[in-house]
Parts: sequence; structure tokens; C-alpha cells
Amino acid sequence: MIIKDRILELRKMINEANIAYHTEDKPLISDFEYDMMLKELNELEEQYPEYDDPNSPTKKIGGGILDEFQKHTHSTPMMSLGNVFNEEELRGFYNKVNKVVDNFSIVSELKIDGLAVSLIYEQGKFIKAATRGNGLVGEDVTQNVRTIKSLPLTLKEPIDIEVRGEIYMSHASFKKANVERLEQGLDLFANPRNAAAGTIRQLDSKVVAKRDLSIFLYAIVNAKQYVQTQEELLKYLKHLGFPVNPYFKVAKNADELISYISEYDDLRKTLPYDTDGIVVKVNELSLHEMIGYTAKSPKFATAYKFEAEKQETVIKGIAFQVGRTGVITPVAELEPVLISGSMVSRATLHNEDYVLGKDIRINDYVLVHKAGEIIPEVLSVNLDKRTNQEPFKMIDTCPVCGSHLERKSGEADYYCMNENCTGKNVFSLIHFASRVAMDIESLGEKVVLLLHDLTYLQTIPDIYKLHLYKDELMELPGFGKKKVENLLDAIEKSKTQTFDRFIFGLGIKHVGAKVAKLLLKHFPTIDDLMNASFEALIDIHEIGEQIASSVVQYFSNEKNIEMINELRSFGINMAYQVQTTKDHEFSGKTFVLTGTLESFSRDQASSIIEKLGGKVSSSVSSKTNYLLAGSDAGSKLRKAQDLGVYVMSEEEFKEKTNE
Ligand SMILES: NC(=O)c1ccc[n+]([C@@H]2O[C@H](COP(=O)([O-])OP(=O)(O)OC[C@H]3O[C@@H](n4cnc5c(N)ncnc54)[C@H](O)[C@@H]3O)[C@@H](O)[C@H]2O)c1
Ligand SMILES: [Zn+2]
Repeated sequence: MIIKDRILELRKMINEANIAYHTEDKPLISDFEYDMMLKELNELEEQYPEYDDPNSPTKKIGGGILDEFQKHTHSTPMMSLGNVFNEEELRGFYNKVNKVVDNFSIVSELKIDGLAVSLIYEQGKFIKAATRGNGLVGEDVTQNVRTIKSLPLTLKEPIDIEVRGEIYMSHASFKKANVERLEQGLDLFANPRNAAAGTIRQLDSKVVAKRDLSIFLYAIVNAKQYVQTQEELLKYLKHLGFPVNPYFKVAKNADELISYISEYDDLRKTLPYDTDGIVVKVNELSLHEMIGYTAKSPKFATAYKFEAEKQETVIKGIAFQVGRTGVITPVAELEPVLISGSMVSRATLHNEDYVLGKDIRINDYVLVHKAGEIIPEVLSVNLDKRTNQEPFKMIDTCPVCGSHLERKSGEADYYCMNENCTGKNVFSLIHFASRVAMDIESLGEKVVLLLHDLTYLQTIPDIYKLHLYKDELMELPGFGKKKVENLLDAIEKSKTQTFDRFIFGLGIKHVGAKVAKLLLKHFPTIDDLMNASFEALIDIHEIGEQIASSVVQYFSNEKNIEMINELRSFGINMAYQVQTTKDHEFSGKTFVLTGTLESFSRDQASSIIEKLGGKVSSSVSSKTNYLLAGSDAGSKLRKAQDLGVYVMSEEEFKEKTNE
């Protein structure tokens, strides 16, 4: 490609990324990819000044302005910062400054990953807040900023002052906001920065207040009126009552500055909010004007960017997940690898275009990072390690129901259009786990929806594979170690659930809880049931043609058999046992019956109790363990209540006896 075309291409891609990131708060590429493109463009423009353009993104601040907000013209521009990416480049920055001035020190501060705002105070009272926007003009977000709890609305001194800082969202608030978005069926925020920026540009201040934003201040407009150095400035802000990040350090020279980097990198991993680097600034304010500015940023300060953690691993396979809308997402199954403190064994591949664009193949060595806080993503392929991998091919039928997939025009995604696709139908999963079926505590509707949206759950067998993703689950919004352990325990426990609940949980048409039990009395194992003929089924007194044909149809579907065999391999109980004596809680207990039972005669109820090892007696005494009470119970009920005998309803009796 000729240089000029590359320059134009980079400008176009960067401009597009800027709009997605700054105006729509929805990044398309990683910050690292963005930074590398901008760096390449900067270098090309320096080398080939003949292609210079005052509108190049290297000379402009990337932010947009939403029409919904009043515009605010900044008293002095809000600038960006240059970037350096390693020690050598940081030394380069230091040396450049040193060519213009000497006898200076450097303040280093954490670079808080949020969005910049300018705040105006008059007579010590908060008056106005504005976003950076395009650097010259920003959005008036006063009402929203007012909701930030840690921001003082009145300062310790009644002065006129304009200060600048970073609004950010803590990890805890970020997770909370994303849980809410999931519940509302909205797209997740990609990371806390986008969540903070999206929130501050919300039209409804009440929503902003709920999101719990935070702020650190780090600059004063016309600071020399108040202080001499950046260090004094930070202390003065604190004195006025502003939140100031406590981790700043002053270095006398480049070596000292560089010695701080690894300390900061260790520190930041322990903080409850995101930082993406260190900002270094010449400490002496009187030197700033001498050192000067570029079109976009000061030359007396720069940002040292930490490298986001990336790890290399192998793609063992590519699975396809069906979303609630029917959208098909390819997911890379990885050789597990530790990234930013947790094991990652799967990563999203987004869609066909993404995979083909990066030419990602099974058995490739790839670089993986965590996009935002949540979803691991494959960044690139290590082509040096490629042997003879087959190119990726998108599937054309639904991995769950087998229907033909459609790619809508103008979209990168394929969809399963089958309305009855169980992959789309999260409700079949919700039903399976629910109290009335397998009764997997902790796997309620909300959790199923979340895990389905995040592609961990697709089909029933996926429930029993969740333990493979324990580490990843603990990182999810709204989850923690305890919650995940409870969930996995409950899933494990459900393997011994009674077989009739399992059959009911499968959601076979017309097979409710009662019918499931009835079927199993005649066909007590999964093999018996799978092999039951239509004739044998309708031979059962209460089973009609509708149920019989539905059962036969269900078990003649290859996909269902595969699924059941997979579940069987996980050790799920697939045999029906009428519980007998010793192990049943009725064993050795004395019952008295009273009132009218709806579903049984007294004789039937008595024989059930006896079969389970209990005794039935005719009068209530202190030796009675249970009074089974139907409707219109009379004196026996009163006596039982007086004696404190447990009164069991017919409902509970049915549940406990599985009848
Ligand atoms: N992923 C994408 O598509 C995409 C697109 C555009 C921009 N970006 C990201 O945004 C960056 C560009 O944005 P930018 O122009 O705001 O530059 P920047 O974020 O790299 O640096 C400038 C900003 O740093 C912030 N900051 C945080 N702590 C600070 C401190 N202690 N002192 C001073 N400033 C501090 C301020 O908001 C300031 O405006 C890129 O480097 C990239 O990482 C990503
Ligand atoms: Zn389907």
C-alpha cells in the first residue's frame, strides 16, 4: 500500500473508533489497538509532512457533543495527553523536556480511566459542570454531576475557582449497573469507563444518582494564582474538600520516575477502580508555558500506558451459541490460561466477519485479553506457530435445532429463524432448573437469563458443565465466590433428584408432573421409557393418544437422545424408585388421619404410609408424629394442635410421598 493510502485509511479507522468510543460510549476495538493505530499515524505524519491535514485525528480531541445537552465553551481548552508505552519512550519524554528546561521535578499520578470534566465554583459554591467534548466546547452536565456523592457542593473556602478531574465508576458499581442492564434486556457496558461516560450523558439525573459515580480532581485552571507546583496543587484541592487520589509521587529525575512504574502496576491491580496508566507532569507550574503545547496536548505532561494483560493460548475448538434472539455467536474454547488474575477457558469471537478478518482457526495460538471487565476476547493469531490449520467456516445450520441459518442483509450476524428452537428458548432451561422440576436452588430465572446471554448456558447439559468455568463465573456481574459455590453445589446435588422431576423437567409436550410419575410407574428407567411403543403407552389407563404420541415423538428425535445420553454420562439419576421403608422420613413414624382427603381414600393413604414404613393409628396422643388432615377436620385436629403434633396437609403428604 502506498503511504498516502495508509495514512488516509488510519485516519478513517481512527475517526470511526472515536465516534463509537466518545460519542456512543460503545468501543469497537480495544484501547490497545486504537493506541497503536494512532501511534502509527503520528509517526507517518511526522515522516511525511506533505500529507499533513489539520483535521487529522492526531490534532483533534476525539469527543463528540450530544445535541440533548446545552453546550459549554471552556474558559481554557481541555486537552488530551500524549502517550508513551515503555520505559524507553518515557525516558524520551523526559529528555525532550530536559532540552527546554532544567532543574525540574516530575509528579506521577495514577491515570484514572473515566471521563474528564471541568467544574466551576463561585464563592465556593458548585455552579456548573461540563464534559471535555471536542476540547473547546463540551456538554453542560451540571445536574448529573451534582448527584456524585463525594463531590463537595460547597468548598472549605468561598473562592471562585475552576477545577478539572476524572469521573469514574468503581468496579462494584459497574457490576451492579450491568446486572440491571441485563435484567432490562439492554446491551452491557463494555467497561467501567464506558459505563461512567454513558451515565454522565444520561438525560435522567435520577438514573445517574442510582449509578453511584465517583470523582478525583487533579487540575486547576490558572493554577498559578493559587499554587506553585502540581504537588501543592493536589494538596490544595484536598484542602478545599475535593476527593484527590492519594497515590502520587514526586521524582527528581528519570531513573527515579522509572523505578515507580512497577510499584504503580502492582498497586493498581489492588484498587477498586480502573486505571490505564500513569500521568507524569512537570511539577513546577512556572515551567509549563516555556515547554508549551502541541495542537492536542501539553508537552510538559504525558501518559505512560500500562500494557493490558494479554496471554497466548491455543484454540481447542470453536463452539456456536444461540442467543435469545436467535443470533449465532462463535465462541473459542481455549486451553485454560491465567489472565488478570483469573483462569480463562473461552473467549468470544463475535461473528463470522471477526473470525475471518483475523483469520482465526482451530488449533491456532492466539492472544487473548479481557475486553472490559467481563468478556474474554481473542485479539490476534500468532502466525509463526501455525501449522496446517483448516480455515474457519461459518456453520449454516443451527447447532441446537438444525434449522437453516439466515444472515440478514447489512448485518454481520447469522440467526436461527426457527420459532421453536430450544436454543433460543431459555424458558426450557428455566423450567428444567425450577422448583417444580429439578429444583436447583440458586439457578433461578435471573441467573439462567444471565448465563444464557453470556453464552455459558445453551442447553440442559450445559448446566452440568458450568463447573468447568468456575473461575470465570466468579468474575461475572453480581457473582462472587460464595454465590458460585452455592450454585455449583446445588447443580451437583440435583443429580440425585427423583427421576420423575427430571422427566417433567425435559419439557416434553403434555407431560406434566403427574403424567411423568405415572409414566415412570410403568417404565421406571430411562431405557424403558425411550423404548416404550405407542401401543404400550396407551395401554396405561390414564394415558391418551396425545400424550403417547408426544412421548414417542420426543424420544425419536436424535438430538434429544444425544442430550439424554450426555446427561446420563454426568451421573444424573435416571431410574424411578418408589421410596421404600428405611430411607424414607415416614419410616417408624405414627400417623393419624382425619377429615376428607381429595386424592386418596383413607385406605389408600394408610397403605402408602405403611409401604414407607410408617404406622397408622386411630386416635391422637402424645406418641402421634403426624396428623394428616383433609378438609373439615374436627376434634382430632384440635387435639393435635393442643398436643403440638405436626399437622400435615394433603399437599405436603403428596409431595413427600411422590404420589
Ligand atoms: N477503543 C477505542 O475505540 C478508543 C477510541 C478512542 C479513544 N480510546 C482511548 O481513549 C484514549 C484517548 O482519549 P483521550 O484523548 O481522552 O486521551 P487519554 O485518555 O489517553 O488521556 C487524557 C485524559 O486522561 C485523563 N486523566 C486521568 N487521570 C488523569 C490525571 N491524573 N491527570 C490528568 N489527566 C488524567 C483525563 O480525562 C484526560 O482527558 C486512547 O488512548 C484510547 O486508549 C479508545
Ligand atoms: Zn435453532
